Amino acid sequence: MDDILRFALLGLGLGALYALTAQGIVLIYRGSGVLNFAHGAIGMAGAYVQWELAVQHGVSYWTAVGCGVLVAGLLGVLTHLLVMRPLRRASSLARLVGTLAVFIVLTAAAVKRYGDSVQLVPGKLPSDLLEVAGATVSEDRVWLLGIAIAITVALHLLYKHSMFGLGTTAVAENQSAASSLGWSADLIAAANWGLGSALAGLTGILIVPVIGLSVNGLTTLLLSALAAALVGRFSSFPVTLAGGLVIGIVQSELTRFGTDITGLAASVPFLVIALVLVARGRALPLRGTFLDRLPALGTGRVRPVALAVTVAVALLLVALSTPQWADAITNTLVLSLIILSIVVVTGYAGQVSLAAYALAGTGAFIAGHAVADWGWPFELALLAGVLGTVPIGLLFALPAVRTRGVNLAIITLGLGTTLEVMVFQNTDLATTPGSDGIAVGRQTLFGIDISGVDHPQRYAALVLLLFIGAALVVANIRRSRTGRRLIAVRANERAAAALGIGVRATKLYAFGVSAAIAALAGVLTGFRSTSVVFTDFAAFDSITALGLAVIGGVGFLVGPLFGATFAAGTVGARFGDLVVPGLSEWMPLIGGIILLLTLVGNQDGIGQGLGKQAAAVERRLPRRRSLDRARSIEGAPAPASTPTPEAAPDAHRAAPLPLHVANLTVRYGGVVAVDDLSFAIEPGRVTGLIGPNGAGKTSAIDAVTGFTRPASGSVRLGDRDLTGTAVHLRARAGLSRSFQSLELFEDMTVLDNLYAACDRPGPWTYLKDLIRPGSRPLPAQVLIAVREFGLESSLDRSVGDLSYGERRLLAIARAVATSPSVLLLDEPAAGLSDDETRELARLVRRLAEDWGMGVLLVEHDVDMVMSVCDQVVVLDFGRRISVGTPDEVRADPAVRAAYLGDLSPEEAEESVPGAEGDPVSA
Ligand SMILES: Nc1ncnc2c1ncn2[C@@H]1O[C@H](COP(=O)(O)OP(=O)(O)OP(=O)(O)O)[C@@H](O)[C@H]1O
Repeated sequence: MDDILRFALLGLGLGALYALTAQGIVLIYRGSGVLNFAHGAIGMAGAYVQWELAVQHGVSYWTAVGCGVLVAGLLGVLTHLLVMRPLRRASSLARLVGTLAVFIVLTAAAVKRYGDSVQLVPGKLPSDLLEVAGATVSEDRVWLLGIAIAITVALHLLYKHSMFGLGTTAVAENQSAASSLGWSADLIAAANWGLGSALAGLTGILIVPVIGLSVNGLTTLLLSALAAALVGRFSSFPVTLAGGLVIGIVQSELTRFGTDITGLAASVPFLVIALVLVARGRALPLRGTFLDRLPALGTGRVRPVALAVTVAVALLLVALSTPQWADAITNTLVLSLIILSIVVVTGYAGQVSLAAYALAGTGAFIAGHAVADWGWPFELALLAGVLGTVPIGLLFALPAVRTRGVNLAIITLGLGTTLEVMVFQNTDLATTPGSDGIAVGRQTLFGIDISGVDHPQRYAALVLLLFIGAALVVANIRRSRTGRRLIAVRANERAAAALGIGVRATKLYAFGVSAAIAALAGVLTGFRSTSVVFTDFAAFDSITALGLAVIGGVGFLVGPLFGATFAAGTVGARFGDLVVPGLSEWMPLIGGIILLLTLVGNQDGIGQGLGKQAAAVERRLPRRRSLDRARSIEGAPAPASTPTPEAAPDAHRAAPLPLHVANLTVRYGGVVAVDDLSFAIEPGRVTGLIGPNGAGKTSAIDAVTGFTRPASGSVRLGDRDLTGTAVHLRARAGLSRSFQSLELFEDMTVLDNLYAACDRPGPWTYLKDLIRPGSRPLPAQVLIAVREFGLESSLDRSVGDLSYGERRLLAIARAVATSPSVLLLDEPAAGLSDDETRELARLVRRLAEDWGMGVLLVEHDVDMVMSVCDQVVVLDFGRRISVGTPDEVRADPAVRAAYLGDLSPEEAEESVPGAEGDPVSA
């Protein structure tokens, strides 16, 4: 019992450190909306400044503290002004990498100046031992706790009652409204950055006497602090304090009572992060989620002759290289492989993962044990390492199913760190007797000695060939149907799901492939020497790898090679040394600065510049028309069996399935958006769903298509009960929808938007696409839709280049391309001219009459609805107040009262036939 109390008290001291760090992170997040990954590094910088002035230059303690805090605050303001402000309209990846870049620059500069050893720093806080309730704690922990509480109270009061605090809250809630009231969002953000970073500096100075002064000590505190800040939802200072304290106590108790499991206590923050984020996450983003500008993507096209020449020249250079150059080539290529794994998961699938090194280490771990414990040959061990890491990659992907963006970055970094502290740093698991790692000896490949120690050139050649192989696989993915799905999910998860794409499976696939590539890099790193050493796989190195990926261009196949050149020990560093002796030591810092310049100058990285040049060359070559391409397999002649609209006039007919919606109720908290709604949609008929703004029309579509979980009610399509079925499965069953806000895949071409809708790859396609990316011709019904909607000449255009009307048509054509039985159109005519609306009305009728679809039309243009629909359902406050033919509905006084507003409510009340829900569908 005494022990429990003693360790709880110790934990309070530890928790106070986390809370102090976390408050600065919350402060900056509240003031600028940025999650500052550089927070620990800024604190570290402040602590070093204080230490250098006080210890090395004899400046008085308090003056040195003042300078440390000031420098940290200044670094915060500069980060805002020079990095984050220019990035405010950039992709969320660029904004995330912005603070990661500051982290890289500060840590690289600190290592250069102070080395990476730990300094013991005497503190000013009294450190006598205190007896509290029978337990002994050091007095400085109690002081730290007091300071954490005092700062929390001060921040709470400052943000609740001062003008500055109110301004910050106003800007956070609505920037433009706050600006119109005279609050400068920019000034407020800068002030918060300054204040939060100054707090980071003060925290650093207070903490280093406890944990020692080192470059990495404070930065690793970051994850624990992030966990605390997450508990406080990045907004509440008191809850953040409580979160920090609880994490500290749990960690401390586990150190005492869970000592059998290495790293368990250290993993607590990461487990908290995972739990909190996954519990709060959503499988699909909410309606109206801000759609980001996304990093540019390469085409994945490979030019075989150029590739063959490059490989031949590279092999020749490897053969002629000295051992040092061969090592540099190996370093570059292994790092390129790590970055290539990021291209798949972050570039293509849009999932910001910081797990590359954890997965690389896993590959090395499995292969190492396969050789050391089971005596497997290198070839098999390599395969086992690569394939064995895939399930671990899938585990890392599980949080991605419910989280995204920055949250996913935190969670993957946390899981990676957990793996590092629990497995890689566990001497029982990650070392063999007499070695500092897993002793694997010298390797042969099919009888050839490829030991990296004896034959660095041969090893480099092997790594080169494997890199080329992996890059070709990634190129295949990019050009395949699977690649299109990844990019669709990256662009818009909601739209992808609505087209029948399994968002979860797609993300898992990206993580799986990425894990395999990272594992390949890990095995090749580990087996270079005679023992696999796990210091090569520090989880935080994944941050640098993501930064390098961005420098090269995270969506481009050549990006990894360019990005890797800017790291220490690579070919780039050796060249640097030739030009300026000693330059390689500055490489991490130079890499960080180049990353910052890349972010501010060209966020799409070096790869994009090359891609543009290649595209310019290609433009001078003769082009083929897109429709021809769509009808043939990647340029091969169209097969004779390719159906044409003329040859198979019925190819486009929908499977005639009626939709029955019964007693549907949708609630958002206390708001009843849809109230006991029933209706039916018959094949070949158009049903209108109308009602005033906020009547619940979109909520009804959301509930029918699975985007919103209804409180009650059922949805049946033909014989199938779809109530509770996932969005993409409803789409595959024949239920397709368009969105009020269109939700097109903005960075894809028109053709690829259509392909994303009509591709129905089977489970083997995922594997086949790795080797042979086949592209099927557009199905006949999609070709007919292309003509029907007048999109033939736009197939090759990017969605961003279409006119407003064309975008609206594409949104419907894309929904039609899924070959639905029932099509639900959410305000398709919004913003169209009269002519365009008439044309659209004609199209909607044809979809019902010629294509045999059942159509639900939600529209504010009452004339259009009345002219097009066979049946109209009228909603008001979520309730069905009328149903019937357009004429019946038009004559219904209840409708006129509620919707057209030309009857008094009393008159209307008397004349509401069947308002109490007589299901039309019965
Ligand atoms: N995610 C949500 N959380 C809380 N309330 C919501 C949410 N989505 C919609 N609502 C509320 O539900 C009600 C119905 O909204 P809905 O958007 O379905 O109506 P609508 O008829 O489609 O409106 P409009 O014609 O303006 O598009 C409104 O009161 C709206 O404010």
